[in-house]
Amino acid sequence: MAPSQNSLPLHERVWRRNNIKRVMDITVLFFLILLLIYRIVSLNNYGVPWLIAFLCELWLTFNWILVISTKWSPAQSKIYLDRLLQRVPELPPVDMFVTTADPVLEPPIITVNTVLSLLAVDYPANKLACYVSDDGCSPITFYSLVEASKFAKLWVPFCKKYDVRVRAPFRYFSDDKATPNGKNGADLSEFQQEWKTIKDEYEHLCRKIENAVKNSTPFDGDGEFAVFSNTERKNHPTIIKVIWENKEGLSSGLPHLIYVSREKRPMHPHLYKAGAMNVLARVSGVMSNAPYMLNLDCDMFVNDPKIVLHGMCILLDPNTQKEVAFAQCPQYFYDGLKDDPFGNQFVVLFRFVGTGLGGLQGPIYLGTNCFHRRKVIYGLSPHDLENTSILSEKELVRNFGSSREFINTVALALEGTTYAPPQHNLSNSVETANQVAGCGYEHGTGWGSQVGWVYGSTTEDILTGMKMHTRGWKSENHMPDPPAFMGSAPTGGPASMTQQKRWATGLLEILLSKNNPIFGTLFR
Ligand SMILES: O=c1ccn([C@@H]2O[C@H](COP(=O)(O)OP(=O)(O)O[C@H]3O[C@H](CO)[C@@H](O)[C@H](O)[C@H]3O)[C@@H](O)[C@H]2O)c(=O)[nH]1
Ligand SMILES: [Mn+2]
Repeated sequence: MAPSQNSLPLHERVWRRNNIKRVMDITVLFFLILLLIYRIVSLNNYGVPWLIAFLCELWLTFNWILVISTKWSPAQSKIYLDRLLQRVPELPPVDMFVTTADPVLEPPIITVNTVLSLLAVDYPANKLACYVSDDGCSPITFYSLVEASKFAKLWVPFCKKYDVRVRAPFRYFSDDKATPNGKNGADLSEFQQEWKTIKDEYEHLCRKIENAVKNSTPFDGDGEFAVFSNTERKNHPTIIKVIWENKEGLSSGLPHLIYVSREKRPMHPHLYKAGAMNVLARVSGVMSNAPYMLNLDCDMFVNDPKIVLHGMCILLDPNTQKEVAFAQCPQYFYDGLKDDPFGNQFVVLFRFVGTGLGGLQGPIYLGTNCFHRRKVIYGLSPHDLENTSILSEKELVRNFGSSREFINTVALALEGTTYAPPQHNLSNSVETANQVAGCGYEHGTGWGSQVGWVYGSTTEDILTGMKMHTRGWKSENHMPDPPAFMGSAPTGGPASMTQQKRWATGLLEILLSKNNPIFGTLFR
């Protein structure tokens, strides 16, 4: 009997044929082993340098065995978008997070493009909220977002009308051809006229932001920007601003846009990106409490406007809802150097090791381009789904902190019965949001250990994903073509060495900690 339409999966893991690669990899292993045997047999003739060479090659061989076992059965997910649209009449809310930390190293126009590409995704706008965390506490970033939200009122309808694929305007307009994306019967001259208007508007936006950057302090004590006066980057109260609220709840409108700069004080460790993500989780919890989250670094943008629907195919699939914690898309980079001399594109890491892990428990969490379930971020394991006993009030407070309003939203998220708090005005929750974004809020709670992004490594993403895997969750590797997200990578040698050093340090911190994956596997 043919399976009924409703039991067909929304996504599947598809294994890649890999026989030739396997033969090649095993051949290399065979030669490595021969080399080791040769070294041992003739060790007596050569002495210490020979021994050192032997030890190095032994390490290489060990590494090679790890690499081939990782890449043995590569897989990626295949999604069925039409089934999702047919079967899920009411799409769930999704909270989208962008992190930025430094308006000089990460120019506001780049963050603005990331945000614009998110505001314009093909998904009901009343189900989306975009939160920007600014660890730089920069009035220029805030100003840029305010201006961007005005531009978005033109940009988003334009993208949707003409089915624009790349919805980050700097990339879209870098191709100077005003050609519509073959959308049925679009009137060419009307399109060209609109294209020209929007391009002019975008250039106007860029100029405004450039001017703001040049006159670095134009905002002191002035209206909306008054809160930024007398602030220092690492010493300031929480600043949360609802830049745009989709008050009418229009599915064709613009998603909510919220600026968040968490409190920082000199004596309080701010815990870098993991700290910022945990604040975003709480602030979004009290404001929109969507059961799903998408997070992007400010240097990545959406390259496929259907990607949120893709993410939902994976996370809403009834067959794997109790297994899959997150859906990770690889990082691809634009404007790379020819032939990638410094390896900045990370082809091996994202495309080979990533797909290899995709055939095992699932890819690691890469810190960006990833869809999460809120309840998993809140520490739930697959086993807890069976176990219906709800955490007591006391346990909730111990893990999640003392804000009653926030705890209520946590209880809803953990139950998974209600998607979001009842329709309310976002501005009403700003006060509570301020409270949960305070730098003392996490003191004595489970944040950073039992719940949220995990502290203790500069590669907080790997650690957080690994903790989910240790709890028994799987993850899915999603690699649509064209790529779902694109970003910028360091282009030079020194910059990429700094990045590699940071990653190596982070991984070593994990290896030497109690969160080490070997312990995780043995004593889970
Ligand atoms: O105190 C901080 C430091 C960084 N960030 C943000 O974190 C993101 C990543 O930082 P970046 O300096 O760009 O690091 P990369 O090495 O490029 O990032 C890779 O490595 C990180 C650590 O493993 C992951 O978090 C990232 O997602 C991954 O893209 C950026 O959006 C930053 O704005 C903060 O919000 N607060
Ligand atoms: Mn980066």
